[in-house]
Amino acid sequence: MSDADPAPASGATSAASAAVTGDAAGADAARGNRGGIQLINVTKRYPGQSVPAVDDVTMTVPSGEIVVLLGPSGSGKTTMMRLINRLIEPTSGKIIVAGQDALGLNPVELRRHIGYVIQNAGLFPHMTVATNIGLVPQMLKWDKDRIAARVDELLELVDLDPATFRGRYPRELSGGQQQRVGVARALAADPPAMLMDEPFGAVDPITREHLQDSLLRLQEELGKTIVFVTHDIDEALKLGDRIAILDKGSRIAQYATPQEILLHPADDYVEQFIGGGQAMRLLKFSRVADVPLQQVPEARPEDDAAAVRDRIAAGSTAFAIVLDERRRPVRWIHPEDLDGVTGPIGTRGMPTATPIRARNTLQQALESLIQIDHETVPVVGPRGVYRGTVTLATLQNAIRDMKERTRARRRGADAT
Ligand SMILES: Nc1ncnc2c1ncn2[C@@H]1O[C@H](COP(=O)(O)OP(=O)(O)OP(=O)(O)O)[C@@H](O)[C@H]1O
Repeated sequence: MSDADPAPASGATSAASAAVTGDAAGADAARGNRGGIQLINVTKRYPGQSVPAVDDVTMTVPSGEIVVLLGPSGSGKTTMMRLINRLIEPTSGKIIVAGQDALGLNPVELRRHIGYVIQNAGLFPHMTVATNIGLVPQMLKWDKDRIAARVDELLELVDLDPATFRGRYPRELSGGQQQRVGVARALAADPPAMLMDEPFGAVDPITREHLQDSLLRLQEELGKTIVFVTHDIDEALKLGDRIAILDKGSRIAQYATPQEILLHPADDYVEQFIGGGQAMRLLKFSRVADVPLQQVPEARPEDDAAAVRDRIAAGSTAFAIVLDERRRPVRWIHPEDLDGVTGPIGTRGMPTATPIRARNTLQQALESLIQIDHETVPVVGPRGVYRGTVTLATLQNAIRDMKERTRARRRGADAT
């Protein structure tokens, strides 16, 4: 396995494992060859420069994933993007986009394969939002009605009201709105791949969070192959299915999942780059849905007190959770709440804290646990339906498990 081959994610499919063993062509074929990107021994030496900006880089961006290039200024991130997009030519090496040699594609065809989003959106100031978004479809000679319909569809996709925004000029938009239009423009011809070069670098932190969330939501729907450049480790951890940490000349110091990078930095350079606070970052970037939940005995208000007491005695916790008719958590109930009670338990017990959602992060679960006066918080899925509970021990175990899993994976990888 070369440096640039991503480490396997847990539950990796055979296609993904083909990608990690460097058999990228096999992986792309297995995924229907929609839009993976491969760089093979790519070098770029700018005229008059003694050292290459990109030095013999080989890496595979698997189809349908977000790969983040994370590295200090001058490490060649933008050069890699411009190479993939053929804005510049490599000095040597090969670049494959969606199974085709990028160097053999003409620029119009390449734009159909790859959308490009840059910092400050790069919108043309003298064109309306609609004209900016319609540029590539126009290049592809779509008819007017089709372009207009596509523009409206894309504005809706990026959460901008078409009637309000299609006729505006870029100067009449906020920074965040400009970025959304930039993303819409890149998606215009529905390219399988998208390059995003520090797209959210110039907006305030709150807008940035919103744009990141929107990108993840979009990606859930669209499943593009995305190469995303950033300087920001937290942005990389949040967005990346895999992260490539680059050093000078685009040397790939580590190419792995966010968890793997946090738990097992490949070398001192990576460790220094990600800084401290790994455990907190793991909590911040892992979801409640990804950890085993603690199950507690369940009860319904109409259940008999004696039966509930028996269930608690047989369970591993000193209490049960009372659920309503739609299985939404309502109360905790302890045996002492049932002293002397016969018949249905009714409204006995104490209300649970506001449940956390399975899609919340472990950090949000921790915040909730710190604030409530019960050691357990219920977890719910869609429509508030109860799924299990989280305690501090759940979080500790989750981190320990992640460490063990990545250690075992490493041992497995080392053995092959
Ligand atoms: N057109 C150019 N001519 C000569 N050298 C260049 C050119 N563009 C970039 N370089 C050099 O190539 C190296 C990599 O630059 P590049 O812009 O790819 O880095 P980067 O990682 O994107 O940096 P940043 O994070 O600051 O945008 C740098 O040393 C830069 O000075």
